[in-house]
Amino acid sequence: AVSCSTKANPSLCPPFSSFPPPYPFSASPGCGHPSFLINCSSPHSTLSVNHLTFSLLHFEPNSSSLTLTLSDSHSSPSSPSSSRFPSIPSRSISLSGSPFRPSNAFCSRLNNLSPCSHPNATCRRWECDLVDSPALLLRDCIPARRPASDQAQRCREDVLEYLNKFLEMGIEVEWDSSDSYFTSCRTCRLNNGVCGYNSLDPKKQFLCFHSQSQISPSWLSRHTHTQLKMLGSILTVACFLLLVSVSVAILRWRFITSSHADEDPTSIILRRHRSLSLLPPVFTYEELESSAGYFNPSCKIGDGGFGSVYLGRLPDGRSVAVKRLHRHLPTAASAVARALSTKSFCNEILILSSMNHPNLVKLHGYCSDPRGLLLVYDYVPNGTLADHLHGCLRHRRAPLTWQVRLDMAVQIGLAVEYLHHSRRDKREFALADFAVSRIQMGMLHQVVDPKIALDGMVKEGVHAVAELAFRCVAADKDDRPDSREVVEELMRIKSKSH
Ligand SMILES: Nc1ncnc2c1ncn2[C@@H]1O[C@H](COP(=O)(O)OP(=O)(O)OP(=O)(O)O)[C@@H](O)[C@H]1O
Repeated sequence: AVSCSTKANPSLCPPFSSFPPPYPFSASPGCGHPSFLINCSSPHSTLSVNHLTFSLLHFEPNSSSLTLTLSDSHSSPSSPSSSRFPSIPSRSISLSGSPFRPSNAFCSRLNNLSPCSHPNATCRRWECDLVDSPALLLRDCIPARRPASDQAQRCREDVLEYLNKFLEMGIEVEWDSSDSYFTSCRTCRLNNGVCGYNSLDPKKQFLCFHSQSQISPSWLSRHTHTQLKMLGSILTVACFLLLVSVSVAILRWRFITSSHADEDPTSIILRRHRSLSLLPPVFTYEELESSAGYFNPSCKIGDGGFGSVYLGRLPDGRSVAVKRLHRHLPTAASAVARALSTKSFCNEILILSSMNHPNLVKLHGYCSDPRGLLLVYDYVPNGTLADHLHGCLRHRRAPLTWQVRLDMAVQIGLAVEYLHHSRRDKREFALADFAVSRIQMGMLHQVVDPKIALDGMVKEGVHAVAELAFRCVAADKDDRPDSREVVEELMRIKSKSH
């Protein structure tokens, strides 16, 4: 498994005073820097560089230099050249490919070493080369030329012996702390990680391990760093989606509220009480305006409490009565009147569109427009009841007989009875208040024509009708007959008067 366990070897590692040794050194594969893996032993721990084993003689904490010497347990490439000079290796030492470099001080001392005379013929080739050029000992030292005078003054007869002692004292090396392990480790340690590498990987890839001894988040490791990135991406996307949803919701709400604000109040009230499919057809203002002669006074057929009625002709040829409700000027005081007008308008649409009775005028449709509220009824020809009873029509035709009048009363009674009993919602409904208001105002003659020959059965019948009418306007509601009783009474009066 790829890991860095520092608890396996509790022994001391000279020259380090504590265990585990400080980064970049490590005594366990997978921990620290791969080039600084040491083998803890006494009196000196060892370190391998390019298959050469060195003993660690000295380490200055908080520095990047180390003193190494070739180990006693030499492997073949570093075996001593002769028993006289045991510290001198059998070939040049190379530190290339590792972070180590001989210190400048060490190299200059080596470069300053020069023989006083050429080696004699008895020396071996490698030794002769070393005597000629001691800097060959370390391939990483750049040879420097020295002035001839200097050479004469500081020359040495015993170069090999000097070199042997020199190596015994140790090679001062420095390391370059700018390679990728050091840079990655700085980030890792900042995040409380433990620097290491994949010891199973030939490339020895850098790894940042979570510290077991410290309570620090595991997401600081490289592996979990990826997870963190993913988590961050997911959170970003989630936040983005949330933002989009909230914006859409706000925009929708604004759209709904603004469209409601713009919506015609009539449509709002009507829709609240009845589904659109059950409402009568909607006409355009232009359609009704042109069919009612642009509301020219010559087309007017009557005036009521709420508006004027005009005779109109629809494109399909039907004659209709178009009631145009009074307009209210846009002042603060008229706002209430406008609201009441809209309410009455809607009330009429809702009630009449649910009615179907031969004695009730049929509502064909309506139009709610800022220019006017319009109601479209069946046109009822032949004038009004008032015209027949009191108006011009009575002069042109023979006076209405008592039978006809009773017939009318019964039909009106049937219509009112239908209005009362067919309505399921029992909302307040204005009675056919024409007769009632006239009786209340003491204008009985408008209901009972004084010119009617009140003789015999007719007189009896008139009295019965008048009595019935007074009962209808009684102050106490319990004294008033209901519409069904009225119809029954009228039927009874009618049957008696034959
Ligand atoms: N469908 C219709 N066919 C023919 N004439 C009508 C029709 N509806 C109304 N009129 C005429 O218009 C006049 C006014 O009618 P309108 O319904 O506006 O008022 P009203 O019923 O007389 O009183 P109120 O305003 O209190 O209801 C009527 O008296 C009638 O002459």
